[in-house]
Amino acid sequence: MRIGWVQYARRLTRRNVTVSRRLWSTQALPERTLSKTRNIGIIAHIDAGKTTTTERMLYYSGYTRRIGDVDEGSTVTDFLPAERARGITIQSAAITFLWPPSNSALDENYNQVPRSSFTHNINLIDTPGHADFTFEVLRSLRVLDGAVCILDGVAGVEAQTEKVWLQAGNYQIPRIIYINKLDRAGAAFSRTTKEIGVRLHGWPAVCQIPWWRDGKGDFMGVGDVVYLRGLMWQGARDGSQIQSFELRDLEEADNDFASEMKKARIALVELLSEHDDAMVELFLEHGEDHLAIPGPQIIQSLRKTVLKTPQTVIPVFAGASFRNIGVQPLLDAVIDYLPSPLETPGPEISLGGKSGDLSQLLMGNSKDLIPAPTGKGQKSLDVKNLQACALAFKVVNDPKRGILVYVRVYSGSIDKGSTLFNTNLCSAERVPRLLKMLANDAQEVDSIQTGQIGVIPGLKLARTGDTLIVYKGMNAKSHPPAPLDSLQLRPIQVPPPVFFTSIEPQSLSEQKHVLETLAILLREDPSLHLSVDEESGQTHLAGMGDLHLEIARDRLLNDFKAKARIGKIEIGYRETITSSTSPHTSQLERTIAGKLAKASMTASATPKEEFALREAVGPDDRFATIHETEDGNMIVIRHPGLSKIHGQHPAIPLHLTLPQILTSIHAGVSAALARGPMNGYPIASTAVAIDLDAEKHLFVESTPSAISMVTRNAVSSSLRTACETSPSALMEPVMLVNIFVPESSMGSVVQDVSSARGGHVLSLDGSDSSNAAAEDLRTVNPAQVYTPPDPFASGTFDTGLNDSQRQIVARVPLKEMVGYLSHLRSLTGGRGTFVMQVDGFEKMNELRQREVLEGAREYS
Ligand SMILES: Nc1nc2c(ncn2[C@@H]2O[C@H](COP(=O)(O)OP(=O)(O)OP(=O)(O)O)[C@@H](O)[C@H]2O)c(=O)[nH]1
Repeated sequence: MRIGWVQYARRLTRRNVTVSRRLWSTQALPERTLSKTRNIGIIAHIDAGKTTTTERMLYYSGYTRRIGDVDEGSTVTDFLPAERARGITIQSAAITFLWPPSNSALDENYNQVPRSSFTHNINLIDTPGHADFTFEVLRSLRVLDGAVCILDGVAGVEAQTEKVWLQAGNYQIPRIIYINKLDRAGAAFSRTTKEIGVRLHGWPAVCQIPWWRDGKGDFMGVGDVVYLRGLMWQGARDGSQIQSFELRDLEEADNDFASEMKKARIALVELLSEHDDAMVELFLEHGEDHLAIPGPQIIQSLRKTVLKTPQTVIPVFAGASFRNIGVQPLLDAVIDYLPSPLETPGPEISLGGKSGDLSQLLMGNSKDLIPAPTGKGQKSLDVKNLQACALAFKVVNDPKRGILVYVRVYSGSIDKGSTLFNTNLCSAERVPRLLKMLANDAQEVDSIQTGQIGVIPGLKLARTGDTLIVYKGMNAKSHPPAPLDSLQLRPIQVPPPVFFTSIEPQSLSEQKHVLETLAILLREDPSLHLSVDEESGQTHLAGMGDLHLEIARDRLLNDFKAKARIGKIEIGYRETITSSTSPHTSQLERTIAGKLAKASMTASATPKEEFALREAVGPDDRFATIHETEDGNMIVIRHPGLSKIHGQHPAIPLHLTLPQILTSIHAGVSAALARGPMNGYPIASTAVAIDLDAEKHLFVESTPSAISMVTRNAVSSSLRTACETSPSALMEPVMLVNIFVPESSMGSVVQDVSSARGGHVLSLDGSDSSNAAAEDLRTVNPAQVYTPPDPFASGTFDTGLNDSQRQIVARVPLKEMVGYLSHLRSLTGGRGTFVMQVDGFEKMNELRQREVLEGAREYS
């Protein structure tokens, strides 16, 4: 067969392609272990079948004896009662298992299928699909080296999948796709594959085709396009028996299926040859016969293309996990196509407000990140003393084992007994024990090495998202030198919470338990926020969505059995100042717990849009510390004469350090910003400047809590003064909404969004030319994507979006989006879906402000 690119191929000079072969015997042990490690995640839209697939993975790898069922609530990964009751995944759980298992654990027939003969360590993180838990997904994505994206073969590519796919792409995570639920009526492998091309912006490489009984009966197996075999699940109901058929046998038994597999192989080789020159050479070497190229070489080429950044080729697999079809080859694909920690780029870090990457720092190329010492007697920093660097990506309260902190180690090794410095909390704690989670069982280990995921039980402080480092010679009381003490791994921006509820213990005796429980919830999930309204004495819990808070409420009342009254879930409005203040100094001199506490602080406040950061900070940024909060506030602490970078300063009382003082000031400012002076809503879009003069403001009686109290008073006074000069304004959360609707309902949905809901339509079908990110995405012509025919599918694939689906992007106030899904469903005959995220807060006009305030009064 002559194909377009052959001519081009012939022109290529034949190179001696040397396959880099690693000599296992000479390799360092950790590297050998690392090359056989996969840190992967499963991502998808809600209900696509992530948990069902994970349960099968655990079963086939021999870690569970029976298959857990989401519908019966007996799964391993959804272990929270709230998850089991709702049948959805809320917390991501990380589990480790080995694949392939020892030969005896696999069916004899399936064992004939070639695969990696080395057992790999798979650390699998199951992520939730609901939009309210986007931060669970984001946090999990940070520690993944690769991901399996599961699609529902009936629903195709759904809105949430698109969102998470894009986020994974931003983190440069290679991905493969598994089209699940092919046993369901209406399943359409072909349509879904074309949607992958159009909506996920990559070329689908069909590695398996579905195998239907007699071409259009039950879904019974898959055609393995790489090794040219038919795999049929039969016999045992648990899917452990797989019959493997060679192509020549298939030609006799099911010739139509055999011919389709050959077409699929031709398409796969052609696709690879467009992205990998080595495949062109292989094709020529094998007499221009697509079928003659050996499977391992196809895998090698496909792996190479999958690991390229940006990823343009997406391997696609087929199955029906619930029917126990397709999971074992998917696990083989995880090993074949997804990278080991050795093959992924070093993680992004931020250090003293600058960004770079960890390997750059560790290799000593850190001039951009660490300024050279300037003062006398100051030593340059030795990064070799940084013995380990890890990310706490998940904190879980395990009913049996207590608080477990899941960590991914990025460099060095965390050993039992070592002291960890938490750079987010500026505090140290000892590692009492270390565990490796094997399915839902734990195994004690002495260390967790680079590239591995493990668990630290018994930590008192670490929260989800914190960076933990081990610095040579450090103990629980000492501090690593600046700026290493500020090192942050893959920092993520958590958007502001937009819903809140009030929580009140039922009695005074319950208060301690309620507060302890809330503290655990906050350690587990930092996208929950807690604040205490000083005036009403009420505790407010704020979160990303109503489901987010509902789940927190369930956990508090049902899992932790806390006795508390919980208010209704409300929208979190904000208030902002409209005029600036001149610096105001507050003083504190009070006996606290029998001891004199004394401190002063100077603060001023300015509307953010009028604030000039450069002028405020001055020419030398070592003498200022800047924080931007998720509510769009800016906190600038000026500390002239006190450099952040090196050593202790004579003007600072000996019992304090500059980092401690800055942390206390920050806590004081945050407390003041949590409650605006006019209506009690948190402050947004405001710049607060603090002037710290160590000689005037600090005394031997200045404790961290005194510093934070006096800062809070100074900021609150400034905010009050600003509101007395000109009244503050209310702000409401505005969402960026992506709505997918059938063509026929487009008009009514646009009309509803823009008039009834006061929204602003930004684009239709991604036509917004101002969106640079969208322009970057490749466009794939679905007509050029190979897919096998869909025996049951109705309709045609024309616009590239499922059944003439159209996309509307709009900005809409959150208040108008409450309960939107059921309204959208009624406008679209049940076919519309949407995803949304906070786009910011906007000042409201007077009429809207009045409505909100009246609504709030009715409630209170
Ligand atoms: N027919 C069929 N149903 C399936 C298949 N896989 C999963 N399901 C069903 O789909 C529903 C959702 O499955 P889950 O595994 O909970 O999906 P999930 O993606 O983990 O869902 P979240 O945790 O809520 O994000 C359950 O009722 C499953 O039994 C499949 O292959 N075929």
